[in-house]
Amino acid sequence: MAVLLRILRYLAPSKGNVVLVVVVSMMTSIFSVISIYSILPLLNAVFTSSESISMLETTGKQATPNNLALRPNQPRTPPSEPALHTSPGSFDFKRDTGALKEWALTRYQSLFRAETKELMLLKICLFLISAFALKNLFVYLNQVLIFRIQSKTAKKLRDDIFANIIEMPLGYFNRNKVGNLMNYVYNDVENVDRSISTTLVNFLQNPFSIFVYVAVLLALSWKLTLFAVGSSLVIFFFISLIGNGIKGHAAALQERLSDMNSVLQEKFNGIKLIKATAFEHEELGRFRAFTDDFRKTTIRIFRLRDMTGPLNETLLIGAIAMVLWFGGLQVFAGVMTANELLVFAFTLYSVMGPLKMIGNAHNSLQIGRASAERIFEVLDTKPTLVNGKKPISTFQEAIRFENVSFKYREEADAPNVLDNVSFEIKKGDSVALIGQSGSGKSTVADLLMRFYDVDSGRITIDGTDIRDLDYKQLRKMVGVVSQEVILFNDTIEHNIAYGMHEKVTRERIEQAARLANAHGFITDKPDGYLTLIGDRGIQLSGGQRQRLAIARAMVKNPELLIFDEATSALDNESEKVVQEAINHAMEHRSSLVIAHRLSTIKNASMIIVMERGRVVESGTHPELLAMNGAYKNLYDLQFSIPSDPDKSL
Ligand SMILES: Nc1ncnc2c1ncn2[C@@H]1O[C@H](COP(=O)(O)OP(=O)(O)OP(=O)(O)O)[C@@H](O)[C@H]1O
Repeated sequence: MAVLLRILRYLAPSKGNVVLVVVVSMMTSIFSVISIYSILPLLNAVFTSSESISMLETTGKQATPNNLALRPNQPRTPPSEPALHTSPGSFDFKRDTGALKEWALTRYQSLFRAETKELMLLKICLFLISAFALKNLFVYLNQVLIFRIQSKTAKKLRDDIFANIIEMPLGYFNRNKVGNLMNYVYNDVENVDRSISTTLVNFLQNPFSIFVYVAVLLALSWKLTLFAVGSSLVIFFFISLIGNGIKGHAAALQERLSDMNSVLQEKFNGIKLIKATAFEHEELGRFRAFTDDFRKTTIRIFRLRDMTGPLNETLLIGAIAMVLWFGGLQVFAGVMTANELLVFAFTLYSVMGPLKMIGNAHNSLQIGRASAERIFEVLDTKPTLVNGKKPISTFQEAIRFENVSFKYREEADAPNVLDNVSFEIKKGDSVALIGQSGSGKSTVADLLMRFYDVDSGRITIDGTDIRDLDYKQLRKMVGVVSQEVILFNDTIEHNIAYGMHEKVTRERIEQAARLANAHGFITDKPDGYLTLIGDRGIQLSGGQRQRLAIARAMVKNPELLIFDEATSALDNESEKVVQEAINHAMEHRSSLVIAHRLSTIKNASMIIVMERGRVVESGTHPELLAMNGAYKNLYDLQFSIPSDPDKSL
């Protein structure tokens, strides 16, 4: 229920349109009933023999829609008002409702009075066309209005989901599959969207139609109507049982769809590896196993869903047969006429359509509800990272890691990825982090960017804990170039300017590209800075991509530059060009360089050596060599020249 109320809140901005839908739905229902049902007695009247006409006139028998007859040359006298209260205070239900009915029907038939039967038939046919045309006009208006409401709600839901997800810290993306996140924005919203439209059509429009039909049924026989209502309640009970089953399967189906998104995305992104290893066949096999599983889930859900329609119809026809039996007995007993029973059965059949649609809407609502629950789970997830209030755009003294410990996993017995790490980057200094793979170097950079919060200790900038700073401003102050370059399918110019919040001039972009040794290769391209570089920059070489990443970092004119193994994926030739670019970029700037190759960091003001999350040594290149410890070991390992090491760097 709470989920439905929250969805209703999403409809609030469209409340004007919802009111219009209610009005238009009423009109649609009225014209549906008029266009189908009322024509019957009218046509009946035209083709009725004169005996039945005179019977109606002479016996004064209570008029019913199908024993009503029009006499073509009846005098045009206005119908008299219904004589409801013949004597004040004495209301006779049977007599007075009968009079009301007779009055209403007389007024209705007076619309079609004509000199001849032929003229009357023509009038009826014209009425039929107008009634259907009006009904369909309202149906169209309804669809237009509902689409407006539904698309507005879908847009708001999608915007809210994306806004919530994009603000989540990196840890959230580590835990959630990309396919799953995409599914929230796409399929789940689509399901909610669809159930909004079916709900509006079925729970606004159909109840009016049912109301009008039931009014006709009640006018014919309240006993038979009660009988029919009782049967309908039994049917709804069965439908709701099926609906609940569908809801459970619908949630499972969405999970499987998310998995499919993830699998597809992963495989297409890794297509080069699949091709290189000739693994197409194996991947196809895995995908087939997956689609088999997916198919089984869909079969389960559709088996239940498709059962609803035939089951409804069988139950409803059963109800009509019971009504015919019960009504037949009444006809035999002389309580009602055979004509009345036939009209009753026809009306009951007419009410079946809207009833069936409401049954189907219930199922679609359950699917929408399962998706809405998933969506609200995302919307209710609050970022664990609390933003600080203090502004920051520059620093004067130093960035310090003070006894920082951190681990990714939350389990108490999980080992620390960083253990009591302390060091500082003084303004203008270039600090290098080295150590074996997995020793925690990139984690240091991620904590400095406040992608994650430290578990203990603190990171300060000029003495202020970074948790007290506005992390968006902190990130603007830092330029990062990592081994994995993220480029978009856009122009070179836009890729370099990505991340700049204000408009960037071409001069500034070119200046950054020159600093990054990228201007030359960019201008060699036929479209220069306007060259489109393809998905993830596929049309560029590794070294060119890396230099664009450096240019992107430089265009920010950052206070601090972080290079996280920026050259490790490059061959010697490209590495030389990129290293030159890095050296350029680092001039007169504070920097943190994470490197595997010691040759690239020998001039650093401070080199920090890490091992299993701990700082084991720190100092300048000569100091560390003199220590003859971990750094010296790494150095010997890389250059294999134990004697006179300085010459080899
Ligand atoms: N997002 C993550 N979730 C869980 N564990 C992680 C995550 N990122 C890194 N780790 C783990 O933390 C440890 C340190 O990783 P980190 O990337 O900081 O090391 P590194 O020194 O930069 O390694 P490399 O030189 O290979 O890049 C490793 O054991 C790694 O498996």
